[in-house]
Amino acid sequence: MAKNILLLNGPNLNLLGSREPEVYGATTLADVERAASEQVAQAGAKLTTFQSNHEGALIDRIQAAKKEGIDAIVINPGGLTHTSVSLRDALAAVAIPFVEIHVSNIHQREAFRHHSYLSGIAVGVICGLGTEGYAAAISFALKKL
Ligand SMILES: O=C1C[C@@](O)(C(=O)O)C[C@@H](O)[C@@H]1O
Repeated sequence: MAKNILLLNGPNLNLLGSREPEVYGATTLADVERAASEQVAQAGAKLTTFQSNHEGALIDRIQAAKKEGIDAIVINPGGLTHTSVSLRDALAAVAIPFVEIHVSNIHQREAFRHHSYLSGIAVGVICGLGTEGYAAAISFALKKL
């Protein structure tokens, strides 16, 4: 059966490309999702994408992923990275392996961005590679998860 990957983006990532371009660059979320779809299709796998500005919607999507037989999740949780016990609990509950990705290097930024509630249960974390980090995370998920 083809591998099933879910690409999740949290709050404000719908604004990629226009939001603080000096931090997040000029690539839009549509660009990211298009490139990811091509990358996954080339590997003969299936990609589902979802972005929400709402914590509960992301949690619902993660819970649904279990029933859909998603094999791996790539997630940029946005600001929920630094606040959301519930998002961590959802990922722990479904026990689907996931890669956490951040466009910016959160460790070079404000102290409140240095802690992630998710990293402790992620397979791995990519940050600071710009939107190219998505391709790296998906490549890993395709090969290893
Ligand atoms: O919304 C975001 C984006 C982010 O996850 C990133 O991709 O660099 C980093 C977070 O601190 C921030 O709140």
